[in-house]
Amino acid sequence: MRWLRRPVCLQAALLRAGGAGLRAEPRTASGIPQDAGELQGELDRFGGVSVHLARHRALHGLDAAAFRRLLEAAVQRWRSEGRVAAWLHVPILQSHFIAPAAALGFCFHHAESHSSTLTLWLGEGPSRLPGYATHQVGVAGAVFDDSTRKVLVVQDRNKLKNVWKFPGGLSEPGEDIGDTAVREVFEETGVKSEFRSLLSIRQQHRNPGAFGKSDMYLICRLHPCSFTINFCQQECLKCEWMDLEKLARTENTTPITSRVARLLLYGHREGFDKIDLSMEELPSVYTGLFYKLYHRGLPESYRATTGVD
Ligand SMILES: NC(=O)C1=CN([C@@H]2O[C@H](COP(=O)(O)OP(=O)(O)OC[C@H]3O[C@@H](n4cnc5c(N)ncnc54)[C@H](O)[C@@H]3O)[C@@H](O)[C@H]2O)C=CC1
Ligand SMILES: [Mg+2]
Repeated sequence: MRWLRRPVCLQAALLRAGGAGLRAEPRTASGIPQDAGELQGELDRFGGVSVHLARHRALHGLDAAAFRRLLEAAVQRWRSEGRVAAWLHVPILQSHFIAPAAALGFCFHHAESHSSTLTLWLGEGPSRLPGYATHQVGVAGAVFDDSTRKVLVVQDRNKLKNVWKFPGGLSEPGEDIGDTAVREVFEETGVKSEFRSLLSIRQQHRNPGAFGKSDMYLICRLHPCSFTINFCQQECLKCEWMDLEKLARTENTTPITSRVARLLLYGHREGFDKIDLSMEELPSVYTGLFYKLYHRGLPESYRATTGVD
């Protein structure tokens, strides 16, 4: 895990703000309605405090200057109580509170569609707060038909170069890898399929298609349940069932597709257990939650001799 470093400019911002939280302000400072009271937060297990502005009805109608005084008093209180960090959750319609928070040293941690989250490190030394999401996940499906030795391939419409690749796309929040592969294959080609295993993982940093973040591109092995192609005209230029050997040899493809085609050829010949990272669902330490674990299976002979299940 990477820790968020407090930017140097933040120190300057703190100084400009007169030392956030270091200058006491009367609770009844002008501009703060009596009923605005103190900005109360919830404690987390690391010793930080979280404030959801949406839950503070008294803030409605408060101007930016009054909010700043309220926040400054709260920061001073949190510092004196030894809190390590402050998290400020700001609904998009209260974005006018972001600038005063930034003037006190708060920085963006992340933003989702209707709210942003800002943080201020209050502990000793550099910030130890974890960053937000670092990767986007794309998943493709290699739908392989054992009986004809053909595999489903597409050419993307919106790419700079027209090369053969497996149909696929970006994972949605909370979506399993296998479900993304099956969904994307169906959306792009009209072919129905079932998840069998994970075959490869590609990690690439500073990906322009991931807004400069890192990109994980995973290829799954899928079993076809239908064969009629009805490809998406917006996303694909071409789509066909291609002989696997031809895909493994063609130059008109990406290095990843080419390698996975060769892997599939080997699996078809020697058994897919030689190439599959199969999936097992297990209970998480977080009660009620489950996770999916992908790994190579232990050989039958090894399991028999060691008694490992
Ligand atoms: N090595 C390979 O063979 C390739 C790997 N990939 C990986 O696949 C994943 C993404 O797959 P895709 O098929 O590209 O995603 P996708 O299938 O989820 O969506 C692509 C579609 O999103 C729309 N779109 C994307 N950006 C847009 C924008 N800025 N404005 C308007 N519309 C936009 C376009 O309609 C585009 O066709 C990534 O992980 C990427 O790294 C993608 C292409 C080739
Ligand atoms: Mg796609």
